[in-house]
Order: sequence, then C-alpha cells, then structure tokens
Amino acid sequence: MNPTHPLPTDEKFIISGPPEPANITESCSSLGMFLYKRLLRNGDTTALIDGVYSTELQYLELLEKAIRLAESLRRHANLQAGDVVGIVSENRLEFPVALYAAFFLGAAVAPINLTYTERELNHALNLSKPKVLFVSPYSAERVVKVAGENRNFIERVFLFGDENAFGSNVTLYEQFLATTSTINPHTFPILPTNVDEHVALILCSSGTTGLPKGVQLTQRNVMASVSLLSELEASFEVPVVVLGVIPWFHAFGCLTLINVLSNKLKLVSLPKFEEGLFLSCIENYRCSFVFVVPPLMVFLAKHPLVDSYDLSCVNTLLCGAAPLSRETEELVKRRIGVKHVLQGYGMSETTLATLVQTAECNKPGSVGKLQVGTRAKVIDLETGKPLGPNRPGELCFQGTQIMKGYIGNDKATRETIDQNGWLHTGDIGYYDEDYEFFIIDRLKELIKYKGYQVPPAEIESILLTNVKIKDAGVVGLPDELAGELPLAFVVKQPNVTLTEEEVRQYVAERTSPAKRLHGGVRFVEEIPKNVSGKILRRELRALLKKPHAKL
Ligand SMILES: Nc1ncnc2c1ncn2[C@@H]1O[C@H](COP(=O)(O)OP(=O)(O)OP(=O)(O)O)[C@@H](O)[C@H]1O
Ligand SMILES: O=C(O)[C@H]1CSC(c2nc3ccc(O)cc3s2)=N1
Ligand SMILES: [Mg+2]
Repeated sequence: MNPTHPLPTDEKFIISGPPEPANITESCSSLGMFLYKRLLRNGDTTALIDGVYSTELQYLELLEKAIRLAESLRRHANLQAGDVVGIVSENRLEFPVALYAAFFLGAAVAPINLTYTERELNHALNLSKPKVLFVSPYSAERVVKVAGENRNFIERVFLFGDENAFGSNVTLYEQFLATTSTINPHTFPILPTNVDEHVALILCSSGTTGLPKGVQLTQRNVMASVSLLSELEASFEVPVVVLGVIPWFHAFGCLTLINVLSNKLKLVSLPKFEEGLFLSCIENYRCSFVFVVPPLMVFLAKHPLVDSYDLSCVNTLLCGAAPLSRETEELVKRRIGVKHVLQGYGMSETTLATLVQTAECNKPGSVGKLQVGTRAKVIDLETGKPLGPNRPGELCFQGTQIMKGYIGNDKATRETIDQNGWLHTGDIGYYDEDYEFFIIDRLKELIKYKGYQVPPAEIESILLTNVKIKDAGVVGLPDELAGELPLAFVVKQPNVTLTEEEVRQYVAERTSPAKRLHGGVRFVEEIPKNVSGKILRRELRALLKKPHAKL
C-alpha cells in the first residue's frame, strides 16, 4: 500500500504495509480473553503433539489445564495481574499451559533460555524479576540454586516432571495443578487490562552483540503478531501440521507458538534440534510447515543424513532470525523439493517478523514485504534521511508490533526508539522497486576494508556454496593500513582435503577485490552460534587475538 500521489520527500520514502484489520483485538478486553476465545473456538482438535513421546494435548484440554493452573496460582501463590511468571524450559507440553495460565491472570511471562549458565540466569532473572518460576528437570539444579540467591523476588519454584529432588524449595507442577481439580473455564474471571501498556512478554534478545536485553512486548504487540499465520490455514490446500523446533524461550519460537495456537493449527514440538529426531519427526508426523533458522537450512542443504528420510510432506519452510543466502535456499528447494521457502525478518523488539515473504511474493534472497500494520524507512547512514528504492541504509520500523521498551533500561530504549516512534534496527538493507526488502547485514558487523564496508554474511553465503565447506564465519582482522581484513573461519566437510589457498581462490573468483579474504583463512571444528541461529562473530574476533587457537 504505497502512495501514488507525490508526497513531501520524507513521507515519499516511508513504506506502509497493508492496513491493520479494523479490530485486531476482536474487541477483547485483554490478551487473556483474546487467547481464551481462540482456544475455545478451536474445540477438541489436537493442538500440540510432543514429537518425542507422541503425547497429545487437545485445545480444550490446554484451556482447562491453563485455567486450573491460573486458579491455583491465584489462590496458592498470590499471583496477580502485573506480576511476572518465569519459564525456564525446553519445548514441552507443560510450557504453553504455564504461558496461558499467566496470560489468563494478566501476568507477564519471561521465558528464559534453559541452557544459560548460572551467571546468565542471574542476569536474565534480575531483568524480569519473576515472582514464580516454572522449570524443567534439565536446568532445575542451576535454576533452584540461582532462585535461592534471589528470594527477594522469587517466591515459588514449580518443577515439570514427576520427581522432586529439591525438597520444600520446589513444588511439583503436577501436584500444584491438582490443587484445583475441576473448574468451569467459563466462570474464571479474566480481567480487562490496558492492552497498549500491559506487558505480556519479557523476552531476552539473543545476546549476539552484547548482554541480552529484556524486551517488553505489550498485549497489543502479541495480538497484532497473530495475523502472521492467520491466512496460512486458509491459503494452503495441505493440512497444516507445523513443526516447532525453534525454542519457545526465544521471540521467534514463542510468538510462532502463540500464532499457531491462535489459528487452530497443529504443532509438533521438539525439545531441541537433533539431526535424526528432526528428520524422523517430519517424516512420522507428516509435518507440512517447518519454522527454521539458517543453520537448519544449511543442514537440509548439505547433510548426507537428509537423504535417508521422506520429506515429501514438507510444503513450506519459514526461515528467519539470521541471514539466509539465496544459494542455500535454492539448494534446499532442489534437494527436498519443498514448494516454498518463505523468509522473514524480525527482532525480539518487533515481536514477530516485520518483513515476510508469502506464497505470492518470494524473490530469491529477499525477506519479503512489510507486515500488516507496519511502516518502514531505510535511512542514509550519514544523513539519517529516508532513501528511495535500491539504496542500502539502516532499516527503521513503526507499528503495532514495536516493543514497549527495554525493562529497566530507559537509556537503551531511547537510543533504539526515537522521539517519533521509529525503531532503529542497526540492520542494513534496502527495498527494490516492488517494495521487497533485502537484508545486507548488521551495521555493527560490517568489515571496514580500505573504506569499503564488507558484509560478512555475503562472503559466508559464497563459502557455503563450496561442497567441501560445511560451515563458515567471516570477521575483520584488525590491520593498520586497511583498517580490517576479511578473514574466514572455515569448517571442512568430513574427509575432504581443502587448503587455505583453495578457499581464498574460491572467494576471489566470485567477488570484487574488497570482499576477498585478505586476512586469510582459519580451519576450525565449528562456528559458534546462539540458539536462534546467529553467528557469534564476537567469539570469532576473540579467537583472532589467540592465533591458531582452535574453537
Ligand atoms: N531474515 C533475516 N535475515 C538477516 N538477519 C536477520 C533476519 N531475521 C533476523 N535477523 C537478525 O536478527 C536480529 C534480531 O535478533 P534477536 O532479537 O534475537 O537478537 P540479536 O539482535 O541477535 O541479539 P542482541 O540484540 O541481544 O545483540 C536482527 O536485528 C537481525 O540482525
Ligand atoms: O531474530 C529474531 O529475534 C526473531 C524475532 S521474530 C523473527 C522472525 N519471525 C518470523 C516469522 C515468520 C518468518 O517466516 C520468519 C521470521 S523471522 N526473528
Ligand atoms: Mg538485537
């Protein structure tokens, strides 16, 4: 939806997505009521299947358990609207029960990465300060210890599973749920809230460029994001079975979980990515839609194990959270015959994606067009002025998915969202004449070589097209003369011979001089990434200071 009549310069280069449907909150007085109505409407069809144990949860079961848990939390843990509920767990069926119980009480939920160390847990918990915590056995020991050191705000810890080795410090979730044996879901009081101000989620950003920030998403942010998949069910002929392997403690995973459950789709959950489990789950449950991050796309493009499974059921791969090259996309399409690879671009700060491809709009290498209810501008890195088509600059967004702010960090919030409500992403990209967007890389990650700004993601995508290369990460090697020299960390495929000169030559044949590996090549065992699929280039840069250190 872009203006045809001439507008003043600044307005001319503001791009708008489709207008938001008139009533995204469906005139619900709160997110809890919005979600309650959708669970009720979805009836006794299957909502979730645990991909490991095949246990199922129907929509009405999820509703009944969440209401019972909400009543137990209200009555026995004094949980009230505005309190915070922490969840430190892998993807498992109890997770959405705890998530929805909190929403029905008007509490905010802080999902936290269960692989966090004690130090990282302490940082995350002191951002959101949850009153109660739900934790799975995997990280219970660490969490119970850190919770004990923060009793000034953590009052209860509930443990998923059926064994409690922590004594009175912990209550088994199943026992606590049983304290409310039956309840009529229709009588539970889901109170009205100010959906524009009331915080629904406190999400940790991935920590790619520094310590994770506590991103506050309002109830309206979450309701606005539900539109992402709403047309999915209608516009695809195949029955929609979604595979949920993206962690639910991350923005991408958590909001797609809520999206799926709000659109009567069936979700098969996996607690983590394991090569055989991932492939067998797709084959056994005939998953037709799979949310992935680029490392999973590289796995699907290159790993020999993929040939041992029947993946013909996969209709669409929805990829996001980090750069995906068109070469990798094409390799996957050719190899497993998937009909659509739909990229999306988002940030924890923008709830779910602000840019998404659709079945109709999916140019190779693009991340698609503006989401409903979102405006964008690409601004010149020097002047800050909005740029026209095919002019790279910093992406900025406005709209109903833009976060409320960083918890406890007004300064960082003001540095990210300007006084006109524009969120400055720190990402460099451009839009073409059809208003389709392309991401180049992060401003902070560009390599400055003799005045050129070299995007590492571009060199990485070229390296990944080499059959002898399993993975790659590119950073700038500090250099007095040039500033920085592009240097590649390379993981070889098993049992191949590959020399540094071969790698340099391979890149040199495919790039302009500035983008060549002037800093050389380092062979390593793996490229450090976080759970949302982003290369931890700061860890690679740290390696440069320890020459010839192995990862
Ligand atoms: N489709 C995509 N292509 C390229 N980059 C993407 C895409 N989707 C997301 N990203 C990257 O992910 C970032 C958002 O990630 P997230 O909010 O999880 O935390 P982070 O920015 O990686 O970590 P932190 O903010 O803590 O440093 C975006 O700013 C962008 O750099
Ligand atoms: O990188 C991130 O933090 C997350 C925040 S949400 C997000 C994406 N959301 C979608 C949704 C659909 C899709 O096809 C891709 C993405 S990337 N990226
Ligand atoms: Mg970020």
